[in-house]
Amino acid sequence: MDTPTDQPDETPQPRGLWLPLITPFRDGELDAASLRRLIAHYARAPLDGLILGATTGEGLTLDEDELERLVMLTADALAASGRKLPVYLGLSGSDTRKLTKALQRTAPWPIDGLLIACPYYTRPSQQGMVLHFEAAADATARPILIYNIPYRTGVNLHDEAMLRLAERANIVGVKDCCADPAQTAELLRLRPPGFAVLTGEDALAFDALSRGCDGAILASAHLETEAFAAMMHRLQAGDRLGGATEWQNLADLPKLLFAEPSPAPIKHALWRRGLIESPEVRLPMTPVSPALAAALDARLWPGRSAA
Ligand SMILES: O=C(O)C1=N[C@H](C(=O)O)C[C@H](O)C1
Repeated sequence: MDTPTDQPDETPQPRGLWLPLITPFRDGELDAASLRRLIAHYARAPLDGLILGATTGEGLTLDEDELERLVMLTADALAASGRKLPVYLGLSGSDTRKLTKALQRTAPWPIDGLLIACPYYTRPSQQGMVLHFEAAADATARPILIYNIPYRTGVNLHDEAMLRLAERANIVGVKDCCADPAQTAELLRLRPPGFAVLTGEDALAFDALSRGCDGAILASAHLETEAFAAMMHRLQAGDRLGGATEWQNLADLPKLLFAEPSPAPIKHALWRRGLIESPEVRLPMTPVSPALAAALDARLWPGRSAA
């Protein structure tokens, strides 16, 4: 393999509140105007990073040209905003060879790191997954966040394998959606210094941050971003009661936003807020039901009757 040209000056450690940005579509195409509006909006928000093309970004429906365009448009819009925000790209696959080639193609792209899910559907062994992530780590010099989400991939990367991978210099952390608090607690106890554990479980964000996770990657933070950041900052400052108070006003939001397959509910809310031109999602995702649309509108504008 050629020496990667994407060597970062320093490896930024992912910490804090990160937004897995939706990808706006209009009439089936990537909607550049809405993307620029979203970036300008979130560049003013108390976020610590952005993730493109992840689950919420419908990354599996984007072809390579679209992924590159998404990255370029985001970099331009961020530069125009004057905000320096790290940007990671979601790039996953169940064929290690294809994934490593895809990673090599991203070398010239303006991204700061990659979010890579466990290989899905084929249910490989722990050893197979270690080899998969090691091959990915060899294919890019950029930081990699492992995305462990058994309920989507069908396979759980256990702590032992995770800790082996944490020895690699550019495997910098995990987006933890393992849904097992004991597994997360053990990982937090045993992880080496500098290996970040960020929760990706919106409904459990308060508990995970209370237990010492370094941050959160939350699709729900498309809405009430300030309140999600305030909750996290209070908890990280040791103010559990203050964090709990913030959480009480937020806890219903993940329930609504994940009541039907994500990201349709988030896109509906952003569309109703005027941030994107269209709530459309790509098949096999489908738009929100009229009942959920009404419930979301009621949450966004309490006391107002449906338009
Ligand atoms: O976009 C993501 O990546 C996220 N994934 C989680 C999921 O797959 O359900 C949820 C998280 O809020 C964002």
